[in-house]
Amino acid sequence: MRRGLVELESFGTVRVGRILRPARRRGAEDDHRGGERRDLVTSGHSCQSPCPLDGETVFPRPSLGNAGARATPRARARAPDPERDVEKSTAHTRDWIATARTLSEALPYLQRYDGATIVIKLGGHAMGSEEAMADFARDVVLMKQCNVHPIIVHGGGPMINEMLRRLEIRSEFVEGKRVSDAATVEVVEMVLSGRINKRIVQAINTAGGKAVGLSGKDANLMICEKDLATVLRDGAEVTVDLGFVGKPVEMHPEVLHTFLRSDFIPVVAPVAMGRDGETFNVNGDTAAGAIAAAMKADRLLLLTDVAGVKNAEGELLTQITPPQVRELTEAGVIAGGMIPKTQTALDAIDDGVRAVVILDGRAPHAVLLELFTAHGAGTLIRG
Ligand SMILES: Nc1ncnc2c1ncn2[C@@H]1O[C@H](COP(=O)(O)OP(=O)(O)O)[C@@H](O)[C@H]1O
Ligand SMILES: CC(=O)N[C@@H](CCC(=O)OP(=O)(O)O)C(=O)O
Repeated sequence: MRRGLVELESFGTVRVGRILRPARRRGAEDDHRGGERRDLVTSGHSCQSPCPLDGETVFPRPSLGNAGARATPRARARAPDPERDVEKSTAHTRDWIATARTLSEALPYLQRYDGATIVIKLGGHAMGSEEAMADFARDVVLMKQCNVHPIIVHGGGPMINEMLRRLEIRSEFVEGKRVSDAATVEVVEMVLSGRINKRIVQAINTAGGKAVGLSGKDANLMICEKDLATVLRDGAEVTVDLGFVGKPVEMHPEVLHTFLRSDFIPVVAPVAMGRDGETFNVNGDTAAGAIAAAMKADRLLLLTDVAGVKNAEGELLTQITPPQVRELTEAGVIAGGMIPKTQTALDAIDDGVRAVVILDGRAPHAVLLELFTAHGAGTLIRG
């Protein structure tokens, strides 16, 4: 961490943790008023001693308008308006009180999940912009900071599609799983273990966490056998060979336990080995379920691009039971990519995971909303 001394014209010399921009007089004054400028926070804040911020890293606060600092010449010429300033300042105070209240209300949830293992599956469709990824990473780091242990398992279907298209390799899905020949599985491993895994690791590390990327192959975490799909064709059940698509049959989660005992946040790509050394493409939901079961996770969160499981009318079902899942699947209401998710949920619950939630990973702070607020999000499935 770089420390420095900054000379502020109006307040003399103060110690700051990180110099974010050259300090300007206006900024220092505004900050002191609880007002506009937030990009440099000095240790001249209002904590009573002993204060954790003294001599420590000083974080930038979000800008709340910054009207003074960026005023146009016309606005600068505007006559002072004390009433407007008071109104603005009161609104800011209300914002901060709301933030403090939210933190305070999180206490019972932080207590409930203290020391808990939470497996989070980040689907390819839920990976949005760099900004959304940064938000997700920050939430994950926050969890770890609060002694809630995340294990990230990711997908990347759309990114695999794109790479296969560029390489002119055709691809099809059966029951939500990609039929994978040898060429396809090679691309899948490159995209998942290479590009996507490292993107997530980098985002978490940038947010201040210590993420470690691995796949199902590392430390033999997940040993697979060939997966087969059973589909209905012309009223008869037909078994379909999916190629190198794996179903986890043997788990060795010691490596994850080691990470969880430390500061590390594991990020797992759903690629695994078979007993004969072959490489298998594992559906991300299936991999996340197997890991959640092996870790006896308290929660499995499946982040996708819809609000949750919907009924035939397209309405969100906030809570469903395993028999309802089976009914909806038989009726064809649960289809495509939702099948591996709900199937994973049922298997994970059978294997001792306490509850599974399917939720929209594109919604801001979806994970925090689900875990640490009364609001909850998505569809909760439990036995
Ligand atoms: N009953 C249902 N409720 C919600 N989504 C459904 C349902 N049936 C099928 N789906 C589809 O499942 C998709 C999610 O699966 P998928 O595309 O594989 O997501 P991800 O890439 O996040 O794993 C949704 O976008 C939706 O189109
Ligand atoms: C066998 C199988 O279907 N594997 C998936 C693995 C990635 C994945 O699951 O990605 P999403 O979570 O984004 O769907 C695939 O090849 O697309």
